Amino acid sequence: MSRPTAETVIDVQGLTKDFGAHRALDKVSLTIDAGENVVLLGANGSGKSTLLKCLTRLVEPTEGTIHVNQVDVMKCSKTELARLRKHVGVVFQNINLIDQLSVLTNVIHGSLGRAPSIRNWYAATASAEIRAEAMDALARVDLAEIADRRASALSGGQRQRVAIARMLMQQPKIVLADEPVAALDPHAGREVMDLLWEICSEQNLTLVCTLHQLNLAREYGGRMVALREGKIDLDTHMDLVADEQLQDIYTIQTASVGRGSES
Ligand SMILES: Nc1ncnc2c1ncn2[C@@H]1O[C@H](COP(=O)(O)OP(=O)(O)OP(=O)(O)O)[C@@H](O)[C@H]1O
Repeated sequence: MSRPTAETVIDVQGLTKDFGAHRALDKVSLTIDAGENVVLLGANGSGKSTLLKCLTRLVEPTEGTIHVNQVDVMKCSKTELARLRKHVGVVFQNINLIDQLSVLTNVIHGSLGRAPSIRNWYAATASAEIRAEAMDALARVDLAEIADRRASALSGGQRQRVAIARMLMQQPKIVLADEPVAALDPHAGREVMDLLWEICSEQNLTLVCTLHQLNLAREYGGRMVALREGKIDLDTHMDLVADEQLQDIYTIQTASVGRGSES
């Protein structure tokens, strides 16, 4: 069983999530240390997204304990949860940029959580400092030259890079990426993964990233954790995993993986 140490920033013990009669996570225990890059693998329906969402209670766990940055997530009030979520960067497959706004304004929105109130945030976003910080974030993802373009005019790869720049404005210590390249072509997908990995390494961010592309997982993964039917199937270093073992993670699961209704 995985046990926390002084370096641990994500500590999950005995996490179970039931959606009605369907058990999506079954007593998952997992610890992740500061600065670790973890690839989360598993067939459709194995529980990857549910696990990521449970970490900040976007999905309400049924049982178990979760500590993120030493915060006891299960005991958090709504306000404490909101504060926690502001410091956990998320990059999802469905990139929710505001299409009508410029690229720069979308990136500036990432700083929303850093202001004590909305009013302070509006004042802060007008500041030259925040705009310069957002331009730096855009430069980091090689998009500074299109800062004024409307988000609606971007390609899928560009949108995901803007989402990474926006996430950087949160100044997170932990980044949760749920299939960040699933909707992209192989070239754009690789660019986005390169950026995500480089940025997390240079800023010593802890990254947990779900991926379906085994070639990318192989390339980027240090530690890999595989889920099967809501349980941890493998937790090891990518170099220690044979190709057949990787393929096996995706062999058809016996249990039903149909989507029920939230209970
Ligand atoms: N809101 C929900 N209501 C009911 N069932 C759900 C809900 N969300 C997820 N599930 C079910 O929980 C199980 C785990 O789903 P989850 O999305 O975590 O899997 P996943 O490994 O991320 O899959 P994928 O690779 O397809 O994204 C699935 O059987 C899914 O149908």
